[in-house]
Amino acid sequence: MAQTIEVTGLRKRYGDVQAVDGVTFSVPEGEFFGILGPNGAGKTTTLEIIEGLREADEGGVSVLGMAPWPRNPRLLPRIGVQLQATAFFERLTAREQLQTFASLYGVPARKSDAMLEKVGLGDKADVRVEKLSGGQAQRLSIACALVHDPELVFLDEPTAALDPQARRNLWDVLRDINTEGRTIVLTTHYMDEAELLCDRVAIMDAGRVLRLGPPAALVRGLDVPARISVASGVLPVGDARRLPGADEAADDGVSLTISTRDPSAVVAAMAAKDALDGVQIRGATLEDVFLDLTGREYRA
Ligand SMILES: Nc1ncnc2c1ncn2[C@@H]1O[C@H](COP(=O)(O)OP(=O)(O)OP(=O)(O)O)[C@@H](O)[C@H]1O
Repeated sequence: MAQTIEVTGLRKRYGDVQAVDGVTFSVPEGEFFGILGPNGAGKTTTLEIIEGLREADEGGVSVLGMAPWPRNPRLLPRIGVQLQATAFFERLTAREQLQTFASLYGVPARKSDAMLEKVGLGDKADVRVEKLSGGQAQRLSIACALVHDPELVFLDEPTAALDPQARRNLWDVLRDINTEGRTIVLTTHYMDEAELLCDRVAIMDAGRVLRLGPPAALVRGLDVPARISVASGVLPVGDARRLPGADEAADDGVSLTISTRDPSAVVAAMAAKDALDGVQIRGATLEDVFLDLTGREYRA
């Protein structure tokens, strides 16, 4: 499969800080690729090197078959970049802002309106950028990154600081962009976002990629018990502990929670006792993967 991005042995140091410490991965065409990690993991630095905004100390980068550094003008029309901190031209409306970006790429103005609709800002076209909410501003900055129809899109923490509803809306937009066949590289410190959106995720910490793969495969590779919870008092805790397959059980007065590595055996036994009132089953998540890899709780 054609590789849109190839990164090998990337290193970058700022003074005493080894921000990126030997990163290697590739991203095939059309993939939704995530770089996930806590603050300071090296995500933005890695992304900026791939985008051609920073020079690596060591390592190779190929983007659409070309070297992004020194700044490569042939790449610019083919990539869209949304940076973490968005700066807009002052006192322009959303439409004017986007048309200004479009004109830089020689894109006809009418395409801007279609793009505003696509990111759900059609009714905000005449609103000045400083009057947009955080979520609307994020969507406008994504529209600016997309208006010239790039085949490869970089998004640096696009949903940071958004409320849950705004994040969900933006996820829909990002899924659509990817479904159109564009390759997306996204950084995030939200585990749920990576799990929901990305075909594959590189988990980064302290400048290194700790694990890389489809979120579900990373989670399945863990030996972490599932947690089954039902309404409190449905079953005495002692009985719950003795269910076939149960490792541990506790009742906090709201829920009875049973840990197990054999959830189907436990659920079958509970069903036989008619004790499935309000049942919820939670498996491992990417947070458990991070904990397993680093021995620390994940703190975004
Ligand atoms: N321009 C810079 N000068 C000096 N140190 C920097 C610079 N940019 C980043 N760093 C340091 O390099 C490390 C990696 O930073 P980077 O921004 O790449 O991480 P990140 O994973 O994107 O974090 P965040 O989620 O907070 O954006 C951090 O320790 C940071 O303090």
